[in-house]
Amino acid sequence: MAERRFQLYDTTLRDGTQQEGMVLTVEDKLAVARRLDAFGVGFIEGGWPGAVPRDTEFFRRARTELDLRSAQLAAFGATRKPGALVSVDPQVRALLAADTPVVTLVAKSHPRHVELALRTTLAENLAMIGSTVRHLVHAGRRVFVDAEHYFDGYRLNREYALEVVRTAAEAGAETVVLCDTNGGSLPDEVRAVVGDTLQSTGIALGIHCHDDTGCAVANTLAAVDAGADHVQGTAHGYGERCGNANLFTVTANLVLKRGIEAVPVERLREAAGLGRAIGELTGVPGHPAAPYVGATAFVHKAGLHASALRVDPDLYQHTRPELVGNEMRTLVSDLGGRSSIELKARSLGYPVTAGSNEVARTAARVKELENLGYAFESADASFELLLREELAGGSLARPFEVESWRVGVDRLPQGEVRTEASVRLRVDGIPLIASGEGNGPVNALDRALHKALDPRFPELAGLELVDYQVRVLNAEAGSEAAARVLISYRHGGRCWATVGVDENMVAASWRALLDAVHFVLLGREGTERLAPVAAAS
Ligand SMILES: CC(=O)SCCNC(=O)CCNC(=O)[C@H](O)C(C)(C)COP(=O)(O)OP(=O)(O)OC[C@H]1O[C@@H](n2cnc3c(N)ncnc32)[C@H](O)[C@@H]1OP(=O)(O)O
Ligand SMILES: CC(=O)C(=O)O
Repeated sequence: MAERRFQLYDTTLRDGTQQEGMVLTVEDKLAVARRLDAFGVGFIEGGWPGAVPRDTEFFRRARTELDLRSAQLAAFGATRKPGALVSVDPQVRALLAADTPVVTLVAKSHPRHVELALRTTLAENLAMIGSTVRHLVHAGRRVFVDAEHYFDGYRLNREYALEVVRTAAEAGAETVVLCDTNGGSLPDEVRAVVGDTLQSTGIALGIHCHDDTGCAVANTLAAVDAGADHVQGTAHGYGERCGNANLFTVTANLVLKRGIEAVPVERLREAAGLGRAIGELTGVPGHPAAPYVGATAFVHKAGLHASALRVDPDLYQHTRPELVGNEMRTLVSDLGGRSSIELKARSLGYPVTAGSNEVARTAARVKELENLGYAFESADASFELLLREELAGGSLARPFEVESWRVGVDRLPQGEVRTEASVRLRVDGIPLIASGEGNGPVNALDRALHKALDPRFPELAGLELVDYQVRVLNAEAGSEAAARVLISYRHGGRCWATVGVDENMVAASWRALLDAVHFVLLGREGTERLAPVAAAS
């Protein structure tokens, strides 16, 4: 007999949609299915036809609109009703009408569920499983059986749980998937139960874990270690209550840690991109710190980490980010030292070394400024200006000088509030004076600044402010508290941010606005002008 291939089964479109806030259109579901197929999953569970009209429609459209390359589509549903004929059970008929190669049946394996939820006998439950599986197999379907509440049922009545597995397999189910439906099991229990079930029945087993103890991934791996060769999960761990086993984490662990080709190794390099794409399609992004695919999964902030990573990235990383399509980044902050500055500067294209005076001075200034409330980890443009200032010996030539600025907010007699700002700048000794109105002080200042500068510096025209955030730093000081302002911009296809801190919120905003225009005006051309950059020491 040919050796069975490992089965990676995705249930994002069924169990994933049982998560609060997850509402997918048929269009969304089709798009997610295409992405999962391209990633290389073996099975995609599309939903419950007959129960959910949207899922019935999904399977109808899938027939003509999904051209799956590696995955087979699975329709999910329940065993027939107690005491009913399987051939006329409307729900079973809907499963067949979905016309998928695979049908996955949820079946009770816990005696209390049989008696209290199904309100039938243990014997009739076995008959429901047997007849439904046989009916579907006879109709040419590959059948998987999800044995619901298997681990809790096994603890209560091991013999009955094993009987459910045998009944399903004898009727023709290809795999019996042991479900930790309430998600309350721990890895040692899962390993023991899967091991015993496999040894006692010899039947091909799968695993479906929920994350209510935070152990869904660990439980899944424990089941695989015990012999399960079919694994279910969802993108980003979406799912009912605390969610399911995270398919990305499980897959990366299987491929990279266990050497199991759950997906081809080269497809794993698309995992981070797939995670982002599915987050956008569903409107529910994955956790930034999610293993392997999270935006911060390979981001380093601590100075000691950066110092070791400079020598060898493996010293503070368990695997190489490129294997899962992610990337390493270093953050600059007061938790870092010279090595963090070197790594960040190099990533920005400045060939500096941690041993140089310029880097040491930059590191010291970052600590000093962060102690005043600055935060450079998100304000990459302000950091770059600071770095360049130090590389230029502490006095970076700026394209213009600021003489003064003012903002006035007037409440007019009719009740309207008018905000006006004016700026006095100087370029090559020539004064530039402009004023602007806005819907608030920052907007008015921004307009005045651009009115003064844009005619002289056309490159500022494409500078787009996309986000403005203000954070009160010492809230206990009440209205006298200092403020940190972070402004995000888009310019020339790049996104970056600047930061300003001051006891006056408008002055903090002005600093951030000013950094932005300087960053654009000093541009990369400026980098060359400022050469030579600190030589390697
Ligand atoms: C563990 C899991 O996550 S399994 C997946 C669960 N997913 C869903 O429930 C989403 C889709 N569900 C639905 O759309 C609806 O609940 C339906 C269409 C299935 C049923 O709707 P209704 O007929 O209105 O029944 P309701 O939701 O109130 O109750 C569920 C019924 O299914 C029965 N049932 C529960 N588990 C099973 C099972 N494994 N096999 C067969 N019937 C079951 C219950 O006994 C109850 O039957 P009853 O109406 O005779 O009392
Ligand atoms: C089948 C399923 O989703 C569960 O038992 O959790």
